[in-house]
Amino acid sequence: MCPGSFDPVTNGHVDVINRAATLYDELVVAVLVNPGKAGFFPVEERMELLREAVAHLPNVRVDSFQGLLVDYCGAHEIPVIVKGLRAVSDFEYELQMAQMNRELAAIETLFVPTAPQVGHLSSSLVKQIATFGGDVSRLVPKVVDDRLRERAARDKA
Ligand SMILES: O=C(O)c1ccc2[nH]nc(Br)c2c1
Repeated sequence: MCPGSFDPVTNGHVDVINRAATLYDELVVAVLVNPGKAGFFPVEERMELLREAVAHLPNVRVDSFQGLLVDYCGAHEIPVIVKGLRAVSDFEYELQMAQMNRELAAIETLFVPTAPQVGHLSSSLVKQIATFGGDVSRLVPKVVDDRLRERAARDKA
């Protein structure tokens, strides 16, 4: 599985998902539900945007989960977590999570180094740029760019 907030999905996420999808028969991209944090897009909308962004990948499905990642993996018989690494700064936290998930439930983590062209991307940065009217069309799937533009127009009205 490929977990994340995906609020919204970026081309960096799509890069990791594309590559992970070539390694496994099936890949679940799962949106983490954080009841304590509303997020920019509702979870259902994040999943809708993700489904559109990965529609070209027949062995990928989108889901959501709440609580421990290892519990979701256990319930769905998923043996591997795939995480993208954009920079050294991602590694410390991801290593800790990977070690904990292996200790908790023998779930292994595969790290995919993102392509350099998308290593600078993050959902939060994309949202900031879009909120201030910047062009993020080269940073996110078209469906996300369109939705961000609609949102900005609505918020301006
Ligand atoms: O967009 C983010 O916040 C975010 C975080 C962590 C990440 N690891 N790999 C990727 Br692509 C990635 C993206």
